[in-house]
Amino acid sequence: MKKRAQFDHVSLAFETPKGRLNVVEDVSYDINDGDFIAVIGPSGCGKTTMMSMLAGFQKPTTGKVLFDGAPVTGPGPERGVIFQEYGVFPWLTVKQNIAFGLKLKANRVPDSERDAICDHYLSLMGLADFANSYPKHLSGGMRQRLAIARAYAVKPQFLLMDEPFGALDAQTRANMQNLLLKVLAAEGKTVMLITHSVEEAIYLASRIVVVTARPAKIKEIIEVPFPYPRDESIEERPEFGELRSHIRQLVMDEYRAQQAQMRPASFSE
Ligand SMILES: Nc1ncnc2c1ncn2[C@@H]1O[C@H](COP(=O)(O)OP(=O)(O)OP(=O)(O)O)[C@@H](O)[C@H]1O
Repeated sequence: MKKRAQFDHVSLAFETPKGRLNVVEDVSYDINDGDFIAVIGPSGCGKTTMMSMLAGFQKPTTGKVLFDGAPVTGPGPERGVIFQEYGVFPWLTVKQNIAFGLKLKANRVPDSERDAICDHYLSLMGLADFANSYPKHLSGGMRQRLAIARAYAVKPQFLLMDEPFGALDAQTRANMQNLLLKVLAAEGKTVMLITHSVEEAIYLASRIVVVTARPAKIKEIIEVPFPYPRDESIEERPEFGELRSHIRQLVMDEYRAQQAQMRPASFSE
C-alpha cells in the first residue's frame, strides 16, 4: 500500500509568554493511500496542531512530516483543508466561492467546465437556491456546507477535515457524512478527519487514532472492521457498540487526565 503521509517522531512545542507549551509529542503513524483516518481526543489536546503540520501551516519542532515521501514545506493543492467555521470568502457569492478554487493556477479548469462543476456541488450541498447569495445571508450550517463544497470541487487527493460537521444539526450532519462516503467511493480519496464524535469516527473511518491529553501522543490506533460501502445499519451491529464503548473509555480517561492537569496544584490528589 502506497504511503501518502507520514508522521515520523513528530513533536511540536509553542513558545508562549508563560513558557514552552508541548502540544504534540513523539507522534509516529502512516496514512496510506485510500485510508480514512479519524483523530479523536480531548478538547485542546493538540489534534488541530497535528493536522496543521500535514496541511503545511505549522512546522514540527522535531521529527518529520512527509507527504508522498517529501517533507511538507507549505500548503499545496493536493491537500484540501476544511476547518470548522472557516473557509468562505464573505465578499464572494456562494457560487463564486465554489468557483474560486477552480480559477487558481493549481486547479484551473476551462470556463465551460467550471460552471458545471459549481452547479453540481451547489446541488449536492443543497445550496442551488442560494447560488447568488452572499455568505452573510446563509445560516451557519449552510456556510459550513459551502466550505465543504469548495473543498470537494477542486477534487484534492487528500482531504484534511477539522470537525467539519460539528456545527451542523443532527440530520444535516448525517446527510453530510453519507455524502462524504459517496464522494470518497466515487473519487477514491485519502482523508484525515478530526472529530469529537466517537460514532462519527467509527461510521466513517477505516482507522481511528486516539490521542492523549496534551501533549497529544498516540494512545491507540484502532482498525475499524466494517468494509465500505457503509450505511447506518452498521450502528446496529454488536461490534459497533463494543468499539464505541472501548473508544469512549479511552477518550474519557484522557479527558479526566486533562482535567487533572488543569486543576490548581493545591487541589491535586
Ligand atoms: N499558535 C499557537 N501558539 C500558542 N499556543 C497554541 C497555538 N496554537 C495552539 N495552541 C495551543 O495548543 C493547544 C492545542 O491546540 P489544538 O487546537 O491543536 O487542540 P485541539 O485538540 O485541536 O482542540 P479542539 O478539540 O478544542 O479543537 C491548545 O492549548 C492551544 O491553546
